Amino acid sequence: MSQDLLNLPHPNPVTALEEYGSDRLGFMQRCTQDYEGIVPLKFGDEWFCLLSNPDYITQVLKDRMLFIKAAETQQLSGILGNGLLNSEGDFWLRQRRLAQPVFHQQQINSYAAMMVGYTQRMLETWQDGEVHDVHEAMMRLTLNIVMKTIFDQDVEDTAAGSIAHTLDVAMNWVEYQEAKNVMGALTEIGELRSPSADMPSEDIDQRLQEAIALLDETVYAIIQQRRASGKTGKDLLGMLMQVEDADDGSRMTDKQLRDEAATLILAGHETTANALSWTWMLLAQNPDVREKLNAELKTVLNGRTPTLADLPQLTYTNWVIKESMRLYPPATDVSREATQDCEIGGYLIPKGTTLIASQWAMHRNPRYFSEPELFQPERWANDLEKQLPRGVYFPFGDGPRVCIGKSFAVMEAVLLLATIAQKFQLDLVADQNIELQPSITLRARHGIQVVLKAVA
Ligand code: HEM
Repeated sequence: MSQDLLNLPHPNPVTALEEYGSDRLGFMQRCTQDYEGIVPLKFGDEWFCLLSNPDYITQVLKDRMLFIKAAETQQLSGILGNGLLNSEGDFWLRQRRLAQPVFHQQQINSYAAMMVGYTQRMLETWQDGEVHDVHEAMMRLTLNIVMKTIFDQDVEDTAAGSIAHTLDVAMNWVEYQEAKNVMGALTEIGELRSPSADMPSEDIDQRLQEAIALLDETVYAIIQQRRASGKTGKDLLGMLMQVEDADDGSRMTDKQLRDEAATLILAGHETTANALSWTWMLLAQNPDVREKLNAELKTVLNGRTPTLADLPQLTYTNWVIKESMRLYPPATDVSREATQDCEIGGYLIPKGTTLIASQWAMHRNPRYFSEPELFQPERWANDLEKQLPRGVYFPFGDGPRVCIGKSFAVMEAVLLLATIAQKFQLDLVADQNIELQPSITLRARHGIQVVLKAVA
């Protein structure tokens, strides 16, 4: 017989709320280490469960029917609509199958030269001694790459500006919703604190609507242009436009095309840009790792721009990216909601319970990683990933809803890192405040300022 979740040890609800409100990532990490298995957390009237056992994480991520995307993900539907990240059931499956060919390894391989080409174009504008916000630079570069992949076109500055603005507002909006929820829950239990000074203002809803309108304008303009041209094209947009419904032969509406495109634009560049931005920070903070990386690049490439064929030799470069995503996973957690009463680890999980798997906490768990706070790419030698229990390292999620862009992103990150590091060393501007902004993804709130040093 299954046991009651509430028999499990769990943190005091008031202190838990306070800690969660002030340091969400640290709180998840402490809970994961202090309580093994399932950690019931009460926020207001609702129970959440943080999963700290890798088997339970795998069980939940594998079963897309029993565990659907939780409200946390669904709140993105205002921005992303019913695109691949948010949709469910048979509709999701159909859309996933449609988009899959664009992400097949063979297809992805054909993007390698394009990725390096855009990077070289960026590097032509960089000069020794300049100060850049590397987060902003990586965002623009990965946006160029994803737009070329989806729409086979270069992004104009205005469109890039609109997309960046929408993302900034969306990040703040999600943070605001979280803060509001925590405050609401504290009020309910008579523990109201005054709102934090840096909490975004109330007009954030209005700003979000305006930002969504700007994104719509950009994406619909591209769809209209394509329809007007009478051409379909071999890019993702073209493929989606040609698909006919098996039952009634209808084509995808502009709204559905918009939702899929907006999802891929946003999910497909912000995450990789964050992975690279944190990598530059870590390399600057760990000169010994940077030296080893440069040594590999010299041996394998000797100043040449990397190609697809070089990827198998760029082992250390690959470990650098893996290790960077361990410490700073671009998605810090994934959550699901139980659609029925069920059992995990002998405990009854009531229908409607939200289950959270935190990459941030599992990736820093000393049970699985020695000296987990250190940046040590060589820990990935001897195929560590295969030796770890499934559910410990999952920057791209797992199961049927695993990131569709996983191979694309890894190839992109390795190629961009290898191309840039051969031309410039990026040193951190001293005394800057690099603050984590855990929102939809894990960003550096004020960017990361670096000084460029041309490699002789
Ligand atoms: C380092 C880069 C990336 C990271 C860390 C990342 C992470 C993730 C994670 C954790 C999920 C699963 C979310 C969940 O289970 O709730 C996901 C899903 C998704 N990602 Fe990525 N992602 C990255 C790059 C990309 C790229 C390059 C694309 C597309 C070009 C992309 C498109 C998507 C889409 C469409 C989904 C939803 C898939 C589905 O539910 O069928 N991602 N990503």
